[in-house]
Amino acid sequence: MVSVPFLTSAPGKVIIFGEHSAVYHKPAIAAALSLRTYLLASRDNGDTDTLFLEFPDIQFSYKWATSDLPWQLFGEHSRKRQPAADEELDPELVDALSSLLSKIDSPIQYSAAFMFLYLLVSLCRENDVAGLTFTVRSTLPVGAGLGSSASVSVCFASAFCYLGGHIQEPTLRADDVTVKDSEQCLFIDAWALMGEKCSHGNPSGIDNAVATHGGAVMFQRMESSVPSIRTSMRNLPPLNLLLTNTKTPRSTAALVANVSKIVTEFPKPSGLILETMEAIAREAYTLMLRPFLDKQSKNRLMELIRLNHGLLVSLGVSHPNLERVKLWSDELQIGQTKLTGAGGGGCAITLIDDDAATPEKLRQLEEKYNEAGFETFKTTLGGKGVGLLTEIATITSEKLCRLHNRDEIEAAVGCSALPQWRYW
Ligand SMILES: Nc1ncnc2c1ncn2[C@@H]1O[C@H](COP(=O)(O)OP(=O)(O)O)[C@@H](O)[C@H]1O
Ligand SMILES: C[C@@](O)(CCOP(=O)(O)O)CC(=O)O
Ligand SMILES: [Mg+2]
Repeated sequence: MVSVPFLTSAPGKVIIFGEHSAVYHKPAIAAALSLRTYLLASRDNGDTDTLFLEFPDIQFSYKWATSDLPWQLFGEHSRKRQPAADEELDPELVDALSSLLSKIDSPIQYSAAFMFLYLLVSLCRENDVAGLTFTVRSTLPVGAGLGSSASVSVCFASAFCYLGGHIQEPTLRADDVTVKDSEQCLFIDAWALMGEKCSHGNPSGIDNAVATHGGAVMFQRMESSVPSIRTSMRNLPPLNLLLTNTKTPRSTAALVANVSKIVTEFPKPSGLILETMEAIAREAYTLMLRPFLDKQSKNRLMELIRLNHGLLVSLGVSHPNLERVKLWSDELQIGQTKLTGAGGGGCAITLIDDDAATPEKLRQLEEKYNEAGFETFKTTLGGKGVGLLTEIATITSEKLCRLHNRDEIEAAVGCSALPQWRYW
């Protein structure tokens, strides 16, 4: 029996090249962010017949009687196996969960609770989780293109794999170097993909892969049940990336569905757009294999950013606010900008041209963004993947819920603040 409390954590990501085309089996490049989600499993309520959810970032608390969950649907066997990449959500389980979710009106809260229940019932037995409280806090913006859904899914999948006895405690510390994926990471990643399927119907798998394994990758989804190709990019050249959140809300599910409509209705032109995106990601990969970029390579990479954004615009996934981010950085000539993630709002990245971007220009840009209500982030790329923190008797759900901002979350439980975190 696993002892509680414990925390799991997984990073968000930034897609540098290839969002949307990744869904259509094209290669994409993404890196883990230092912004992360934390999930606390604790026994903070005396009631052993109830399951409690505390998701204050999305203003959601909920509880279910543990015995109301459809535990009877799965035998021991089906609960232990690793799902294939193309496995559909189990229709019986989806159906059984719908009545437990019927009172939740907000789509944001619904998809988080659906993902939670789907993974919990798939991976745990009633006795593993009766009476537990699950509290989520994140330093990532929710629904802004930085993979918050996948980081939450990886936190759930890892916690439930651990509680259900499918994986052991990890041993790696932050500074330990790994050369090969652990079986446990592959198992978590496969289940986190099922969680992403609860969040939006047709995920490529790139977000959960980065949230599980960390680092930076070239990722390509394969056809049918063939596992995706994930090539890690260990020595990313130093990239001066500015991350800007327009704070315009949007949903990945809706944007992915809109692109699917275009791909179905205009197969020829959209096919050519996706092929061009592939060519861009492949050339970017070759350039980014070098540990340092000379001026010419850097300029080429910036041009590829510009081209990739134009193609995303043509697929209809930009937004006037994302265009404002781009327009203002173009006017000041400080680098090249593209949307990142599903688009339709959320975040853009600007690859800064270090020669052109004087401190004064950067200050002017930040001022414009602030006036528009946009938020800029400083974050590092290529951090650790999924982790576990045990022996945390002083961290309670109530304390975690009371933390006000990113800095407080990081100081209280953060992977960067606490060397005791271990990684699968
Ligand atoms: N901190 C959080 N707490 C609870 N649920 C979250 C949190 N962050 C993200 N989610 C879930 O993920 C969804 C956002 O996913 P998505 O639209 O794919 O955007 P992104 O992954 O780019 O942030 C939310 O609607 C919510 O269901
Ligand atoms: C649009 C897409 O390429 C990335 C979506 O990322 P996000 O949920 O917007 O962070 C979809 C996917 O690859 O699953
Ligand atoms: Mg997402």
